[in-house]
Amino acid sequence: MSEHKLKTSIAILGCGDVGSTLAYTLILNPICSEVILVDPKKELLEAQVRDLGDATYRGNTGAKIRAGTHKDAGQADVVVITAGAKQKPGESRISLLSRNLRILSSIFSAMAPIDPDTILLLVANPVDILTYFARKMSGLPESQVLGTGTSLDSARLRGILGQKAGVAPHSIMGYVLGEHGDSQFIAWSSCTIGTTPLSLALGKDLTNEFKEEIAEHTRGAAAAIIASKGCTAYGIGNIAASICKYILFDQRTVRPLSFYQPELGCCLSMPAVLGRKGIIKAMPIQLNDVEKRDLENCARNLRSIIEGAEEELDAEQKLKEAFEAERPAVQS
Ligand SMILES: NC(=O)C1=CN([C@@H]2O[C@H](COP(=O)(O)OP(=O)(O)OC[C@H]3O[C@@H](n4cnc5c(N)ncnc54)[C@H](O)[C@@H]3O)[C@@H](O)[C@H]2O)C=CC1
Ligand SMILES: CC(=O)C(=O)O
Repeated sequence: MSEHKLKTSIAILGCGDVGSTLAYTLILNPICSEVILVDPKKELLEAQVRDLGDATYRGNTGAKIRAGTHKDAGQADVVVITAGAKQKPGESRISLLSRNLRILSSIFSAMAPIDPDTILLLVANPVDILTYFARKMSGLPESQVLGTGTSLDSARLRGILGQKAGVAPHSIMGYVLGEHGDSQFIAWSSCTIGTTPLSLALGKDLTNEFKEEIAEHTRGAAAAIIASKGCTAYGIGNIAASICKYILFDQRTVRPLSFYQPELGCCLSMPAVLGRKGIIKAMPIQLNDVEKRDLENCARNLRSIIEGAEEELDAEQKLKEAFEAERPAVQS
């Protein structure tokens, strides 16, 4: 076996709040031989690598950390994309789209050629739209391009429902689905505590007001945290690290993840089996009529954003081509 095959590597693009927290989580719970950090801010990159490196010297963590280039990242087993602008207090995820789409496009130019077996994990926002474009820009098979999607929202749902029901969060089985954003919805009809349907476990406490309160808490969690500390990092750091583990260990774990939904024409979160080749398969979920309508609304909303972004990209491409065509005349 070649040396390349003996090593497993995770590249993290962007070493700001989210990228560095993910790197720290991967060092404390090592699942690969090497973590590669990439960021155009050279001083920040060097400082993060030194600081994170210090966390590896006390015990034998088994994971090394180093700075790398986009080209190096393109050869990693898993590439996690945290590169991009983040929301300011009061700003929506969608408002980041133009800026982060440009960054995404430059990342793929810089990483090429990407190893055909690499799995891409999108974290930067708006994550569902960026996952859709990453799938197109990377040229990788659909199953190898996924976004963290509503896995963080679903963790938040387990947290608040666990608190309300007086049980451990991990005993709550339930998903937030759709957009990692304002049009997300909770698949209430399939929520259980252990194997007990929520309606049986909570009885008359499961009112519409209760459901609305929980949905608002889950939908508004990021904005509330960002309003006070300017970013969210620990939750997503842990979620992204666990997704990397499910992939590298071929764990076949079921999670709500953002991936391409051919019948809806966009990427959004639905349950999927995750393994070494990425999305192994979609896991069907029974939705009631209200949830089906919520899913359709969510997909319609995402498709219209994608169409707007495609028009913007086309216009930019045409402008670039016109500029290139004019260039010899300008130079002469
Ligand atoms: N999907 C989710 O659940 C979550 C997503 N996020 C998103 O993650 C993204 C990153 O957030 P933070 O780390 O807090 O932002 P940050 O501003 O702290 O870090 C972003 C880093 O990306 C770097 N970067 C820019 N262009 C790059 C390129 N071409 N290649 C490599 N690196 C590049 C920047 O230099 C910066 O260091 C944001 O879009 C944020 O909204 C944050 C939390 C949860
Ligand atoms: C920032 C973000 O997307 C989150 O914490 O959910």
